[in-house]
Amino acid sequence: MLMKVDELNKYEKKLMGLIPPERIQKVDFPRPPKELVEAFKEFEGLTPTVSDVLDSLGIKGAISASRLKPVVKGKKIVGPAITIRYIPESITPDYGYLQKERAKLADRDVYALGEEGDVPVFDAKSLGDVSVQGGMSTLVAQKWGMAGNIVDGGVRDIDTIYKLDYPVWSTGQTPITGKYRVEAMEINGPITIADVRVNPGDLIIADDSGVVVVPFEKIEVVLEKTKEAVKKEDEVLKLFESGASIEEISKILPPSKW
Ligand SMILES: O=C([O-])CC(=O)C(=O)O
Ligand SMILES: [Mg+2]
Repeated sequence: MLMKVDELNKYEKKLMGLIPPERIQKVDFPRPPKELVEAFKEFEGLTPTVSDVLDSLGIKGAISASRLKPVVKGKKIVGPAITIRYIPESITPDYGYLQKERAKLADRDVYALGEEGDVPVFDAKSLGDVSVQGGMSTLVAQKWGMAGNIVDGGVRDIDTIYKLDYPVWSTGQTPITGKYRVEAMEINGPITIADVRVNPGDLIIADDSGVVVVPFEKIEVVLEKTKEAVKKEDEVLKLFESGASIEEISKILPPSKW
């Protein structure tokens, strides 16, 4: 699919030409309204509650923090996904270095197409633990207002990520670069991370319990149901603390459903 040149012109000051334009699947796509995004941020116990809501709606969207580990603990992010998909290079890194081939990481071009508050999501699982995002990449993501990165693949320069205090979840940490090992195949197409599908514009929610993907068209109903679930749990907690009987508590939420 050939991208319209004028659509990309808007981004020419930021785009670094890291990926051929025809591999950019989407430039503009619907994002959830800011009020919805902000409303999710208010809740405590965010990903577990949203995961329960997704279960109740028959949606597969939750990923454990043991698969996608937070690099910096204590972070909570909510924002629309922008995506990048990598596959392995067929040359060896030695050949790449010696022949002065160009590296095909395209992380900064995803950020260039992002809006403030977006969550770049990387599908680099076929590469194992080689890095597709290091310290330089993290600095650019932060400077351009990304909310945090989700990487099914490796990241490196962990000390820099700590110093920048930028939220990152990844399946691996490594010193080994993805340069000459990976090639960016697509920006803003559908991808999978830890067996969960992500489309650009889907809502990504992440905290210390893990990562949850809410499909774009379900964001509103998931928010409503999350509000209800949080309210019920708060009521139960208050009643329990005030010494209410199990019978009273059961009227709000039966113990079998805690
Ligand atoms: O090669 C990489 O993984 C990228 C890298 O180090 C950086 O962005 O600083
Ligand atoms: Mg680096």
